[in-house]
Amino acid sequence: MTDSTSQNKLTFQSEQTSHTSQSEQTPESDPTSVSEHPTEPRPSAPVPLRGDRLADLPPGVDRPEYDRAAVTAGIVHFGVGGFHRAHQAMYTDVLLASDDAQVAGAAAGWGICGVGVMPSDAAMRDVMRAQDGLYTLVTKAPDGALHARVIGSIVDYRYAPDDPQAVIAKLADPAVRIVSLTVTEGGYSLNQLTGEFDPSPADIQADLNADALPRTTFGLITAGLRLRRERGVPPFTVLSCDNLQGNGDLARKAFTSFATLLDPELGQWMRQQVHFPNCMVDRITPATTDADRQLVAERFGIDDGWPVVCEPFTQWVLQDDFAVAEPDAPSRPQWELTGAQIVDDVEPYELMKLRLLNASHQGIAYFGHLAGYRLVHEAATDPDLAAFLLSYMVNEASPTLAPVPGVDLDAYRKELIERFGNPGVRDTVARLAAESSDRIPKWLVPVISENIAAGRDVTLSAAICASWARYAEGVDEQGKPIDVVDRYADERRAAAAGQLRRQDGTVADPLAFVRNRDFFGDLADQPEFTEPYLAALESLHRNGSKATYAALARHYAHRCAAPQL
Ligand SMILES: NC(=O)c1ccc[n+]([C@@H]2O[C@H](COP(=O)([O-])OP(=O)(O)OC[C@H]3O[C@@H](n4cnc5c(N)ncnc54)[C@H](O)[C@@H]3O)[C@@H](O)[C@H]2O)c1
Ligand SMILES: O=P(O)(O)OC[C@@H](O)[C@@H](O)[C@H](O)[C@H](O)CO
Repeated sequence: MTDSTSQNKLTFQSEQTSHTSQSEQTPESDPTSVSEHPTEPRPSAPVPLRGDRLADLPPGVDRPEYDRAAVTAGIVHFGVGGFHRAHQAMYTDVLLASDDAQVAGAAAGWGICGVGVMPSDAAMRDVMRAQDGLYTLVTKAPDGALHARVIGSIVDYRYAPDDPQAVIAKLADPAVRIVSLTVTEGGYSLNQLTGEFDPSPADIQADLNADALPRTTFGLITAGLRLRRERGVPPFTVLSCDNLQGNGDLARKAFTSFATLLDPELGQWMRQQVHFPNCMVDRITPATTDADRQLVAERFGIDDGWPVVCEPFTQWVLQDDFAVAEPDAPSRPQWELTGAQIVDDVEPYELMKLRLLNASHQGIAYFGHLAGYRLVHEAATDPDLAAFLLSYMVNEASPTLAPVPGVDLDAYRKELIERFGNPGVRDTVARLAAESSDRIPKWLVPVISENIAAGRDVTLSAAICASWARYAEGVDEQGKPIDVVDRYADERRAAAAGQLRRQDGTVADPLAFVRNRDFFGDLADQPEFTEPYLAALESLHRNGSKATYAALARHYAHRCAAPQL
């Protein structure tokens, strides 16, 4: 029943498989039902997750009851990983599943075509193909309640290295009106200090060679826009959903800079014509593990090669700045009907989230690992670390925030501590500690600089930087190696070596780690930063992680004149 060449059919399905329409669903499958606290493993073999087996899934699992074959791709998404599938694809799925026929009908033009460009994305291609783009999204509440929903909004997936021309053709399709991204903070190739686009990576250089077939997001998206321009098709909106302050503005910078290097006129056209809205995204989504696959099989009776697990909390705040292709045509899905907030100014929400949640995650990552924690909830429920994080949020992050419309910051901070402590999510400290060089400079260094400029204390933020410096030494408190995952790991480790005490008792340069201005700006020249930084680093070396954050937490609890480290 499917035909991969037809626009309104699912492109995953083989000729033999068929799609189950709403009328073919089992009558018991109540889309609102949830499976909470399931205790017994299911006796029968789990059902393979495919379009033609949706009706066979056990009751208690939400599943697409809409006609997926009628859903066309209006969105192309680069970087289909855990987060996109827990967040944006879920919001679109909720629209598609709406009881309101008008809402669901409008959403049918906003299905998602995923694109992978990295070698590791071949695995996602294989799973997407085998499962007709379907996957199970499991939310885990702090009290142990589980909820499973099979998501159907991803209706196509292209692994770019297989056929870059097909991806470009897709991008040039007038039906595609949004190209969204979750390609990580490093995926924009922007210099940490200057914010300028860095075209030096080899794959970007290759894409700047006009004769080569594009392989990066920059090359592919620019080629798609060029083709639209040549054909007189209005450009799509580029929607970054990465954890970057002003992610739309940064995407504009990166993509128009790339295009300008390729063709200045095209770059100019993009600057004038392409919309790059900012948005704040939030849902803690750890990497999928084999235990998650097993849980989905045993508790929900689904054989899913790549489910996603995450917390129940979700938030999406979008700037309403989407390209209008034609006067009466919708410029975006009606995500506001699913709980997303559409606002004029996203910045207060972004700053709140990045400086409270993501910067606190950095506070958990290095202190937590050095203290021996491997799971985030274990670290975050250590009372001293929780007190440290709350103190950082109250005393250092929050004073840098503008009022956030409709948000009680006190409640937001407390909720964060609870979210970090959710034992079901089983997020890993290793995930939070990866790619530190892309995170600390973007989430924490601005907090420090703004506080110093305003004459405020930065003791706890400086201590988080020190915990990164100690972690980057690559050896833990028991003398075991730390697997530092960071594209700048070698440079960071070499810098951290300068802070180590040598056999003769001297230290080459205690500030060696923070001298790199690409990461820390001029903080190494600012005593307001270096004094607490050096005190925390010294304490980490002498007393260890636990004693250091406990002393800092005590200091803030009692408001002493100086921390006793
Ligand atoms: N996981 C979360 O809790 C969470 C929450 C909010 C926002 N985010 C944002 O989403 C991003 C991705 O998170 P995830 O959990 O989905 O990670 P993931 O590892 O599951 O997926 C990342 C995807 O991005 C691709 N990618 C990485 N570098 C790329 C590059 N240079 N060019 C093109 N594609 C690239 C990968 O191949 C993969 O498909 C984060 O970096 C963050 O900005 C994540
Ligand atoms: O995904 P990253 O690399 O931006 O950062 C790691 C975590 O801090 C992040 O994924 C959070 O879990 C997320 O931002 C919560 O919404």
